[in-house]
Amino acid sequence: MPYTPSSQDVTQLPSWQALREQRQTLEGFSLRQAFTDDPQRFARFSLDDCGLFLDYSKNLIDVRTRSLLVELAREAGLAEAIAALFDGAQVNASERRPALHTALRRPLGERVLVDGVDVMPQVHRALQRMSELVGRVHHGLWRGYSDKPITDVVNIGIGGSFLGPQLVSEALLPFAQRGVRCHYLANIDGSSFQELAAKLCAETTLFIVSSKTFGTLETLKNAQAARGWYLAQGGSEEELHRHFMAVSSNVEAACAFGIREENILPMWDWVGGRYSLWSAIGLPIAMSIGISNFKELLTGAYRMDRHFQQAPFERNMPLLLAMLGVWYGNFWGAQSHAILPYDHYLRNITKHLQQLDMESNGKRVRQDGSALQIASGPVIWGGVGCNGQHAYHQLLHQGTLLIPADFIVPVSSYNPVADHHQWLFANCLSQSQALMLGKSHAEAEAELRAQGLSEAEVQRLAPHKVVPGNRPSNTLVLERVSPGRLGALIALYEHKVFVQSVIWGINAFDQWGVELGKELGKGVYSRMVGSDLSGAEDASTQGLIDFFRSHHRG
Ligand SMILES: O=P(O)(O)OC[C@H]1O[C@H](O)[C@H](O)[C@@H](O)[C@@H]1O
Repeated sequence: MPYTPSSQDVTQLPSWQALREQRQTLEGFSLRQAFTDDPQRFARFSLDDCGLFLDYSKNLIDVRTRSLLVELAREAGLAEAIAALFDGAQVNASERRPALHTALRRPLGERVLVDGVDVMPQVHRALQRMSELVGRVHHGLWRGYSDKPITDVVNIGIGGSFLGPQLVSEALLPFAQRGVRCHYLANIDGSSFQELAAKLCAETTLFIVSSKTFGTLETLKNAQAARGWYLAQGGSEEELHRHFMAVSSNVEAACAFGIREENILPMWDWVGGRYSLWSAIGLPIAMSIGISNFKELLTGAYRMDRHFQQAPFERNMPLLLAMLGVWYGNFWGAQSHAILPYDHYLRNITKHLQQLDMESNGKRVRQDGSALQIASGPVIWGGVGCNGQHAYHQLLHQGTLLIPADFIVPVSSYNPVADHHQWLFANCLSQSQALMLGKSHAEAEAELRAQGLSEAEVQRLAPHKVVPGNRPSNTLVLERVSPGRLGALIALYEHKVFVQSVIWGINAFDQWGVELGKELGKGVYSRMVGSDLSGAEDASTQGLIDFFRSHHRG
């Protein structure tokens, strides 16, 4: 189904113009004051759905700003775009493809057509195959060449074939089934291969070569290294099928690598890599937590899909997060956005959201190829709290940049140790509180005077102690990280990214920028290893190649 993205200039929409004026009106806006003036502010700017509680009251907005942001989403054609996304229209216009990650979590019985064919039966067939495979491994029926059951599963994949599965399998470790350990091999760096191989036993290891295209250099090199290692450890070519399987949309290439067709699970070109953890690319997740928990993950995401489609815009979680991002990026000049999970198990969510957001919305032209005249996706960064507090939060509190942040925190811990979780939660809340309240010059002076310092010392130190405050954040609270809530959380961000792409008129589902480096890499490699002695296109790269050639030892 072809998709005609709106060709309108978003900056000419009445709501965009009104938001520009609103930005001027809010020049002296104070969050402290806003909470004093409106005792209902927390209730007004928070919502609870799909197992996630979102507090967005600590943002530089009032009710009118929210209305205008919602109006902007309406005027930009978001309702039509959401329908197009779910109906399988070609929202990825440059590649003429739909983006149907939502189909992967729909229950059997619903229909989703791609080129007139209902894809739901194939989606559920793949899920069934995953279920059988996982069952065989978990019950010790899948055995290695020496007839021992599999104990270790290694996912060989990179980008979307790594970050999502790694996030989920590690976030859901409390749900892990006993007996099978999951590992991830992504980088082409031989050190990551050797460090991992040292922990494995070839007889009981199953490798999943996970690559949508089956053409990714890092993955193919690691798969070759794994095969070489398996053979060197005593495995044979005949028994290779007991130790290597693949998930790919390129069955031919996977077979050519030596993987048996019955050991290849499908992927489809209508699922983007960074949206693929819900497909068979999620096999290592299912290997770790079992198929019923994997299905719970899908159900949680499906719940968020329904919320996104059905909730009124004013109470639509992905939409609100997205429009707040537009507000800061396009009207306040923010260039980055911090993701700060206060949970050990969610420690990898920043990396996954980094790919999801930056690869999707790191674009400079609109769907129709015309140059984008406004800022698009921000830099996504961050890391696990409290560690960040003792490292980079200083810049959030007192730096010159405006960096909106999302705090993500569960109410309960799977591993209570004394009062650690209470302190972890308190730290999370107090960070967003400090960002919002700050410390005024008068407060800094009063604090120093109370310490008995001389007036000269008070004046010397006060400017350094001032924390401007008024810095915005969202707080997402989960009761506990569970498969369902995690599914909803990840889907929330997927839809947030989509909403922003619609506002900016860009394609969230292609990634042409990644290709140039890959193409140039071939030339650089051949000049480094000697088969191509022509000079590189530039003196810097050639100089570095020469340095490599004269110093390389192994
Ligand atoms: O799954 P694969 O085809 O191996 O792709 C792995 C990754 O590499 C590419 O270069 C893209 O930038 C990513 O979007 C993709 O997830």
